[in-house]
Parts: sequence; C-alpha cells; structure tokens
Amino acid sequence: MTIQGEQIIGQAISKGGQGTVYGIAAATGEKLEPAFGGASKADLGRACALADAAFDTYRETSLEDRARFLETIADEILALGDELVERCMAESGLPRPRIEGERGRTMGQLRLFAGVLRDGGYLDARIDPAMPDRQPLPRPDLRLRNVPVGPVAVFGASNFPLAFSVAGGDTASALAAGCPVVVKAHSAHPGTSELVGRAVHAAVEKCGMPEGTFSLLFAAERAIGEGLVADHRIKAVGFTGSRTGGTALMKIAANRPEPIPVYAEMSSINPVLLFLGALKERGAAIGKAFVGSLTLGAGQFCTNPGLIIAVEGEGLDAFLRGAEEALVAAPAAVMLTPGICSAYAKGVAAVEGHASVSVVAKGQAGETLRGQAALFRVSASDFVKSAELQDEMFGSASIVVVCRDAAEIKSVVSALEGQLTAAIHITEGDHEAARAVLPLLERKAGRILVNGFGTGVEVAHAMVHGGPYPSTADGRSTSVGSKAIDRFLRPVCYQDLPDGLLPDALKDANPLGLWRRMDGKMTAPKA
Ligand SMILES: NC(=O)C1=CN([C@@H]2O[C@H](COP(=O)(O)OP(=O)(O)OC[C@H]3O[C@@H](n4cnc5c(N)ncnc54)[C@H](O)[C@@H]3O)[C@@H](O)[C@H]2O)C=CC1
Ligand SMILES: O=C(O)CCC(=O)C(=O)O
Repeated sequence: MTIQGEQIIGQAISKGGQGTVYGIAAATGEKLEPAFGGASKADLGRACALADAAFDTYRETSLEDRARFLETIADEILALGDELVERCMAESGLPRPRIEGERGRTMGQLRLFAGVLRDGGYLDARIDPAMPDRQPLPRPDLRLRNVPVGPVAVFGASNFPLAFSVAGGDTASALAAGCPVVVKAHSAHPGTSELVGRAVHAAVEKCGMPEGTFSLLFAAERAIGEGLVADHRIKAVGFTGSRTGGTALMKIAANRPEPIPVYAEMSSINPVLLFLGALKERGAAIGKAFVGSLTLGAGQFCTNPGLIIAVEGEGLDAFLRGAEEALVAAPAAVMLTPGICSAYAKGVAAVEGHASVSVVAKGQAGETLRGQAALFRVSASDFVKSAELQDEMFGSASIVVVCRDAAEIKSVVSALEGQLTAAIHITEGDHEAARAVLPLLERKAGRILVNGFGTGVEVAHAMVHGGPYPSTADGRSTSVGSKAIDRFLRPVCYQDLPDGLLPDALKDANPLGLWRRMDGKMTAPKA
C-alpha cells in the first residue's frame, strides 16, 4: 500500500484541499513525502453527516458482527507489514521494538473489545419484573440496557502513534460500543495515520459496515479540530495530549448548545513515594530502576515518573547515587516532534532556573531534536509553595522532593493535582506508614502501584488509565482496558414495553444468552 496523502470520508478516499500537512522525520527534522491535504469545513461536515447517518444501522449490527469487524481491523493492520513499522519509526523517532510492540498492543486492544462484545456484559442488562399486586402501588416492568451515545470524535496522540491514535484504544472502544468514529489525525504522524486509516476502511468494506462508520481527517488548521468538537452530530470526544489542548476542547464541548463529554487524557507527573525500609534495603537499586522508567521512550509517557517524594537520610542518598550513576550514562534521545523537543527544553530550563531547585544529575547532551535527561531536587517546604513545579515536563526529567519526615510527605501529597498513577516503594516493615497515606493517594490517582513505576500500562479488565483533573478531564473513566467502553455508552430504561418491542438484550427469552441482573440478582442464561 502506498501513502498518498489522502483523507478518508466514509467510502471516499481523496486528497483534502485546505492547506497541507507534512510528516517530519523525528531524527532529522526533514520533511517526509507526500504532502497530506488538509480537510475543509465541508469535508468535516460530510464526515460528521455520514457518521450520523450510519449510527442507527451501525449500532444495531449484531455483537458477533461488530466483534468480527474489530478483529478484521486488527488483521488489516498486521497486513500493512513493514511499511507501517518503518513509516511509524521515521515519523516518531521510536525504535523498531517499541513500534512492533505498540502494533501488537493495538491489535490486542481491538481483540479485547471483540471479546467484550461476545461476552455482552457491557450492556449491563437489568430486569425488574412488574409487581402488579404490590401495595400501596404496583411496580411497572422496568428493563435497562446500555446504548451507544452516537458518533465519537477521536484525536490521535503524538506519543502513541498506533495504540492511542487512528485505531487505538479510543477508536476501538467507541466502535465496540456501536459509535461511528471521526478521527482527527495528529500531524506528528500523518503517514502512519493514513496507513492505519486505510486498514480500518478496508475492514469496513470487508465486513459490510455502513458508510460513515469511520472517517479520517488531516487538518492544516486548528479550526477543523475545533469544528469537530463543536459539530452537533458528534456526541463524545476522546483525546490524549496537552493540558492546553485538552482544556480548549473541553471548553468548546461545554459551550455547545448541547454540551458533550470530552474524555481528555492530559498531564500527570505520577508521584513515586519511597518509604524508609525500601530505601534502606535497596535505595541504589530503586534509583537505577527509576532512571530506566524515566528515560523509556525519551520520557514521552503520560505515566512517566516526574516526581519522587522521600524522607532525607542515608537511604535517599543511596537512591540519589544510584539514579545519578544511571542518568549520567543515559544518551540524549530523539523526541517525537521538534515542537515537543523544544517544549521539553523550555520546561527543563524553567525548573533549572527556579530559585529553590538544584540539579542532581543530567544525562548526556545530544544533537538538536534530542532530549537530555535531567533530575532535580527541592525541599518539601519549597515544593508546596511552588505550584509551577507540578507542571509536566514531557520528557525524561523529574524532581526529587526531599521531606524531613512522614508528615511532610503527607503535606506534599496533599498539595498534588490529580494524577494517572501513584507508586509506592516499600518493604513489609513500611506497611503501616504506607497504609497511612493510601487514602490520600486514592483521592489523587487512578492507579496505585507497589514497587514499580507506572510506565507500560497493561491492557486489561481491571486497568484504570485515568484520574482526577488535570490527569484526565473526567476521573470517573479509563482510556485503557475494557472499561474504556463505558465512556461511550448511556443507559436507557424501558418501562412496560411488550416483549416484541424490546431489544434482544432484554427480551424474556434472552436470545443473546446474556448474564442479566434479574430483580437485583446476577442471573446466568438458561443452558
Ligand atoms: N500527558 C500526555 O499524555 C501527553 C502530553 N503531551 C503534551 O502536549 C505537548 C504537545 O504535544 P501534542 O501531542 O501535540 O499535544 P496537543 O495537545 O498540542 O495536540 C493534540 C491534538 O489536539 C489538537 N489540538 C490541540 N489544541 C487544540 C485546539 N485548541 N483546538 C483544536 N485542536 C487542538 C492538535 O491539533 C492535535 O491533534 C507535549 O509537549 C506535551 O507537553 C503530549 C502528548 C501526551
Ligand atoms: O504507559 C502506557 O502504556 C500508556 C501511557 C499513555 O497513555 C501516554 O503516555 O499517553
């Protein structure tokens, strides 16, 4: 398959005529051919109209047909072969094993949602049978199932060109829910986006899904992304990116005549608390492992450990020595885009220039377009006075907050904004101290982990990749794992509908063979 620079609007694949977008080789800054045509407002309107027109047909496709559709997308992505891997490496600067791994994860996510559909539990079918003789009033027959919200807009992420982009977790969960998807490609990887978009398009055709189930737009101007969120036919938004971008889209969505939810994953610095027993037992080893997580993917993970919190003493000194030793050997790493690289350098310079901050160590300096790792330290009392030190430095940089005692640890955690993850490093002897901060961590983060770091999110049923603002726009949700489908569903209650008018999920005969909550009790389908 050759990259043509073309957008996909329903069945039509053609070049947009509103400006151009070029892919950029992350390592060199060179333009990559071809030019991608930007969408016009008319293109945007057509994609949204087709998505709206497709909605009622697409959402009524059977669970099995939608599951096969998702699996076909995964097969079509794999069939793109090395062309996808090479283009993605060039555009992102990420190495082959990472891109191949991310491709596997993307296919795995699509297959996970195929399983979710076959299971049917996401429909949350509930039946409270009528009680005509109840006193003082009879109860009507009440039945509930989840239905999809409508067409969904997805903004591809720069830092996960496959797993959080065109056919990434947002798209997979929305399509699984029964929502048509309009993707706004990230200009950091247009070639990758087109290839994956063509794979989804091929799957739409092979599986006989309605035109408008999927569209992919490139945008040479902000107005297209803004217009997508503002379009009345769009009913929810999935986004991964900056806090500025995410909150701008949240405002647009909230100011619509019909406001809609924006599921934006934005900034997080992922605090790591080091307890005394763990520091004493293995301070240097934790320091080394921390640098491994910090520098993974040039630090361009929203789960990157950007804040270490610990009580001063020999254990913390050992941690700092271990981290310093590993960090000074860390090579400068190619970053995703020139813009992200310069934003990182600016963020690091601001922290380095902060009056209360000192440098612990820096990684190796590199050529242009490469990020240099860095570790800073600050006292707890200065940290809580300096909200700006909580700004995400999107790259391999972190700050150690040095506390005098456990009470200061609590005051630092209390001062934190919402986070995707919080990690604690402990031994058995630290359990009591850890128990004392766990309720506070639950208030701050969507995932709490022990003796590890948050990078490398498992795609699973019990995963939460979300958290209170500003880590996400809505801390009641996750963008990774099977629960991500909930973002694109809403419950409908059917009162006193005759069996013939009920959806299959709620018919007396249970033709879908679902587990259902009958009068409050989970009930197995009859064999
Ligand atoms: N925490 C995280 O997960 C991530 C954070 N970032 C942060 O964001 C910075 C920029 O990276 P990007 O990926 O380009 O994020 P971004 O937020 O600038 O852009 C993400 C997407 O949203 C669109 N967008 C942004 N603002 C918009 C607006 N006002 N109206 C319409 N569309 C808009 C962009 O065109 C792009 O498609 C990074 O330097 C980093 O600081 C980036 C990626 C992930
Ligand atoms: O660590 C991961 O696997 C996911 C991280 C993520 O969602 C992000 O960096 O945007």
